[in-house]
Amino acid sequence: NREDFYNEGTVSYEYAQPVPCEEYCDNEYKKIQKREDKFSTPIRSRIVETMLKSPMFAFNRSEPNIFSAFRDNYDLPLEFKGPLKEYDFIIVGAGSAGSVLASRLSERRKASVLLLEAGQGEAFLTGVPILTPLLQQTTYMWPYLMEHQPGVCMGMVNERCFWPRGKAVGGTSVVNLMIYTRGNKMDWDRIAAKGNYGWSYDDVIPYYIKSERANLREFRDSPWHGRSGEMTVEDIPFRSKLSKAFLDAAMLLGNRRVDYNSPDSFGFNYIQATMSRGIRMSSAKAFLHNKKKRKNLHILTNSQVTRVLIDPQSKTATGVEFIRNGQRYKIRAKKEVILSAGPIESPHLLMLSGIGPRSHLEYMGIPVIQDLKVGESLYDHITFPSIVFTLNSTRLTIMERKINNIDNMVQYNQFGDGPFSSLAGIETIGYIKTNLSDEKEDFPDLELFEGCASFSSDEGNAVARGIHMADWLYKDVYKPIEDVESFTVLFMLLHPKSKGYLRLRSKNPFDYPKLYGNYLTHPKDVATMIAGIRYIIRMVNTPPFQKYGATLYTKKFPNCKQFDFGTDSYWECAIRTVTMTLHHQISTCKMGPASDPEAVVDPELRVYGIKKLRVADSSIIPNTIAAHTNAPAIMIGEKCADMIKNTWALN
Ligand SMILES: Cc1cc2nc3c(=O)[nH]c(=O)nc-3n(C[C@H](O)[C@H](O)[C@H](O)COP(=O)(O)OP(=O)(O)OC[C@H]3O[C@@H](n4cnc5c(N)ncnc54)[C@H](O)[C@@H]3O)c2cc1C
Repeated sequence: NREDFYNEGTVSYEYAQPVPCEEYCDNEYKKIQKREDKFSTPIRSRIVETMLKSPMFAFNRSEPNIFSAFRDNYDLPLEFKGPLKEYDFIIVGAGSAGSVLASRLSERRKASVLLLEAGQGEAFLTGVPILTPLLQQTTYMWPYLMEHQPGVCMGMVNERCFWPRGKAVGGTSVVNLMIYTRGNKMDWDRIAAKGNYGWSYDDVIPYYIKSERANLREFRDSPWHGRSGEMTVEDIPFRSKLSKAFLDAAMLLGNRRVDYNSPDSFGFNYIQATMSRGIRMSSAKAFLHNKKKRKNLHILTNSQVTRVLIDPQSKTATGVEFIRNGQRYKIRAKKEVILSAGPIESPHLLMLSGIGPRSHLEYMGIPVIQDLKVGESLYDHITFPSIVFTLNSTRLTIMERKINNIDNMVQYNQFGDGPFSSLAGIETIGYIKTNLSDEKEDFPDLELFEGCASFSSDEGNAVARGIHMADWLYKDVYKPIEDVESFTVLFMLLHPKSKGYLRLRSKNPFDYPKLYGNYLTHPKDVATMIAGIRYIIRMVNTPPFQKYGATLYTKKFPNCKQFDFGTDSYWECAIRTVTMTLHHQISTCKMGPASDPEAVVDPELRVYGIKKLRVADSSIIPNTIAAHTNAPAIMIGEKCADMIKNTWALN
């Protein structure tokens, strides 16, 4: 009962009351909702239309937004009428990292935890892998745009790259592509060698294994995978013939087949995915669903934190301020505040709270509590998703109009497999080192991944719209092949030399920060990407692909017509036209030793100069890693939970 919480916890049992709110409340909240509604466009998808006809949805017709049907509920435990005035720990953001952190800290009943999340629970359709690209058009996203940068993202709407982030309980793990990668052994060893004690590969691998429940056909007995954690990692149930062709072609070019989530990761294989029997496994499903009833874990959705409360004299974090349903609350943290709001919002909140570069905060009119290089460093992984090949065989790709049928829907509903379980076509992955790399060891500079689909496969409705591709480009280049089976091989530039940054737009917490990607400002990044394109073309020219008649699609981009197709100048122009983020922004609250002038948090994730405040999410990753960043964020949440438990003797 209620008293358990009081007796076993260390905080006083009193309800929080809203405090007067002169600014940034109702009006601002409405403004932001309007802005998000503008970005969430009406969904155009044959598959969604078919699903709507299923009896399951007939029960839920009252819900106008199909992506909200059967939404998860995060009410407080029955005994509680509202949030309390004080908790031991307040975690901001229930994302990949925040969910696991909240779950682990609340394992100890003597610790009370408040988890604040700006978004809402996920819904039935967010779990269906094939629909993932459509999520970028829903309110499950913070619809951030990169600031305009001349010479990149030229083929996007208003020449601006779209940088969506997940806004849901589960955070970006609710909207991501579910690829599970941990990073190269050398990535983590190098991070540790820079003075980040406790972050070497040997240090982090137990945390990856702890949360993992692997069910991978090829690696059943591998010591590098966990079997008893909460996060299911599985093979994608659906595999097209092109996935095998990709692996065969890679072997022909001298690559090895490996478990890229083991220390021997330099090679190729099928994708390991954070899913369970064909359904998305978000951080929320893995770590929070069956913890909802814990009396000492309170999860508040629709609650946007506007700043951390910090006593300027003692430089101690004392709580947070947040807005929920147009009302402002201030809640105290007796032990710690932990920011897990992701790589854009964690630095944003630090700066709004007076922690950031002095001159910038002063310019914004924010009293400075701690001068730190918040947001000064921002790395991202980019790709060029437009190396398209057409086929003279059929039924090799997931063309929407062909796979959209009742058989596939029944197959998915009953068994969780078939094309609807595909990660929007992405199936296989591999790591290579181009001849531009200065590395002596097997340290990759590109990740390649094959997708049995291209922009044309869904007639531009999901992927192209999702990334904000401009109509003039889609209509000219991709529309003409909507009737043809086509696929793409992509690459990820693993270690870009170009580095961006992040600034406040204003001191209004509802104004999105200014995001500067600084993409392709270093010539080596362009050269490595062109080397990647040439490698992919070589791969597809091998017999495993040629037996299906795979042919490079050579329609020129209209803005690159002055260059001969296939020359370096043409590819550079093309890369600068469809410059696409893979959404791995990191390093904005960089971790580093005290000697690192750019460091915002120490290796125990404590904000320098401020007591009782940590950051635990992907923003602390100090430099680029050869990984998609969901698994690393979960690992960071796991590791931070242990650090906090040690600090407060909660073990
Ligand atoms: C479209 C897309 C595809 C991706 N695909 C992959 C993939 O296939 N594999 C992979 O490994 N990675 C992928 N990523 C990246 C990966 O999912 C993220 O890097 C990872 O989830 C980040 O975790 P995090 O804990 O740092 O932040 P998040 O998971 O983003 O969590 C932050 C949470 O904080 C909340 N929040 C923010 N501000 C506030 C506030 N002021 N008050 C309250 N709550 C707040 C947010 O709503 C969010 O729920 C993808 C990302 C995107 C956008």
